[in-house]
Amino acid sequence: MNQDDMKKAVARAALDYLNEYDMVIGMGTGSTVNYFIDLLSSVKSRVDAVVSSSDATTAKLKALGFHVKELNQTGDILLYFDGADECDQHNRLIKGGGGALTREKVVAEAAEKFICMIDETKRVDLLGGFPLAVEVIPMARSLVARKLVKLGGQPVFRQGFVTDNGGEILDVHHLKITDPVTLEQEINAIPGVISHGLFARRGADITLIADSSGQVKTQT
Ligand SMILES: O=C(CO)[C@H](O)[C@H](O)COP(=O)(O)O
Repeated sequence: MNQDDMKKAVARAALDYLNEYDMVIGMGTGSTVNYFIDLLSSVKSRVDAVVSSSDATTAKLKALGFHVKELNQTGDILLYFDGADECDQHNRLIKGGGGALTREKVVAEAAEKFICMIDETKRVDLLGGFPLAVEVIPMARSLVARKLVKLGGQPVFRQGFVTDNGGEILDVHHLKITDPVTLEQEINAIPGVISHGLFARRGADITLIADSSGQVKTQT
């Protein structure tokens, strides 16, 4: 089974968590989420409305006839579904490969349960193999980059990419993330940082992990 098939398998398994009708749910961004949204069409009556984490996800949801609501309209939500770029044994994550990390973090924070969908290639012992995306306001980019170097990383400007919030992204390579909660706070404290893709304080509650035989394990 290739990686796309594993993404489809884990998206299928995540559907089991939609076990009520008329739920308001949150939705992440990325190819795994896109497979999940396609499958969600078959159980539409279980979904009253969706809070989206990106313009791309909103467009896909609307094209399939889902009701998309602003988080300001809904208050807290029951479930948040999203993929990730890396996940450790404590369900702490690196996200942001697609650049939607800030809104993803906001919607995840509003959810009672964050259900993360990954394939086995993304399950790691130590976070940081995948570059950490840091979203910055454009005028602060160089300042933030220098601070990230002091934290031991090698930031690379994601040229030509602008986030849905008008921010820019620095992809930080070679971080040794031995203490994810502390590093999350340290990066949050740099002036000019909007948000970043380390989800440590609020990681996933449940991670579903598909392997190459199509089996899906649950990590809590
Ligand atoms: O964090 C994300 C987007 O900002 C995605 O969840 C992450 O990049 C995984 O994407 P995919 O499901 O396409 O592998």
